Amino acid sequence: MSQTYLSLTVDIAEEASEILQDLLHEAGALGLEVRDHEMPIMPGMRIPATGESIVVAYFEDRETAESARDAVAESHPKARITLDEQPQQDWSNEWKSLIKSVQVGRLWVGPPWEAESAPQDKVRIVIEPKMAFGTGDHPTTSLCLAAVDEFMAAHPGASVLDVGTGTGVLAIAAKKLGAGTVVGTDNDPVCVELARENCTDNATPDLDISERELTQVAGTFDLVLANILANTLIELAPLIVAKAKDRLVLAGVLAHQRLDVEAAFRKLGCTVLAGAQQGEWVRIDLKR
Ligand SMILES: C[S@@+](CC[C@H](N)C(=O)[O-])C[C@H]1O[C@@H](n2cnc3c(N)ncnc32)[C@H](O)[C@@H]1O
Repeated sequence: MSQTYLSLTVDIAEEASEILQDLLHEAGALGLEVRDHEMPIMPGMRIPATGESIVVAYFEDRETAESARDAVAESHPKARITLDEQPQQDWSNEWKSLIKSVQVGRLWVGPPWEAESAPQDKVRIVIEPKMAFGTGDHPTTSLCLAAVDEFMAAHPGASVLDVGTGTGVLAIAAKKLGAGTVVGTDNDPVCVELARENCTDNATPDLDISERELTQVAGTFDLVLANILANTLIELAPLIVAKAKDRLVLAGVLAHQRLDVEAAFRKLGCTVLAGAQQGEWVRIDLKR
């Protein structure tokens, strides 16, 4: 393991903070710290200027941190960005404290070091935070977990397809809540490898996780989940709908993108159901 870690500190307008956090997650940050005006002022900690937040992202290697810095500079040209190298000694505890377990319906999802304290009456999914998205605590993931919980309660044995599986968290949740066939796909080979590891670690080894494109996935599914970004959902809409028998659950969509995504799926014959929202993130539920 490296003797140092990298911290990327970004001073940014408050309203852009959430989008920046997602960009940093996507760029491979292992943990994030957000300082805004609602948090208590800690001695020695620099506080954000009026109307701004400070987002600190932690990285294990310089190459990933530098490409994240370049991506932030390109998409947020007014942000002030500092990249620092820090000694490693406090690293594990510092970033570990940023990963939170969540409870959604019958599910508990969290990191290994919190598993002991998971409530006994919950279905437990343990995800070691690595380079794939989906530790459970992001609003888009927890919105989908709630939909999986609800759908599986009403449709035991249902088949499930999870497009953009990341850590595999939604696929694992579906299986643990009684799904029949579960297939997960991701176009990132690192995610596929990690999702397979997570399936083994969570005693759901029979999940079919691969890098296959949707055209290569056989059959149709009672529930199709896709927590990807809005533009990708629109692009993949015909392929996603073709795989659905009954229900589709889409996430990764910001409130202002909802109508465009809904329109793309309506055009393909889907009916929009109630859905859900957490902060700026919406979940779109559809019936085929
Ligand atoms: C926001 S993460 C969701 C992870 C997990 N399903 C969750 O809900 O937490 C989106 C995932 O979609 C994958 N992805 C992005 N574009 C994709 C595409 N065109 N086909 C398949 N997977 C894609 C990314 O690699 C990433 O793992």
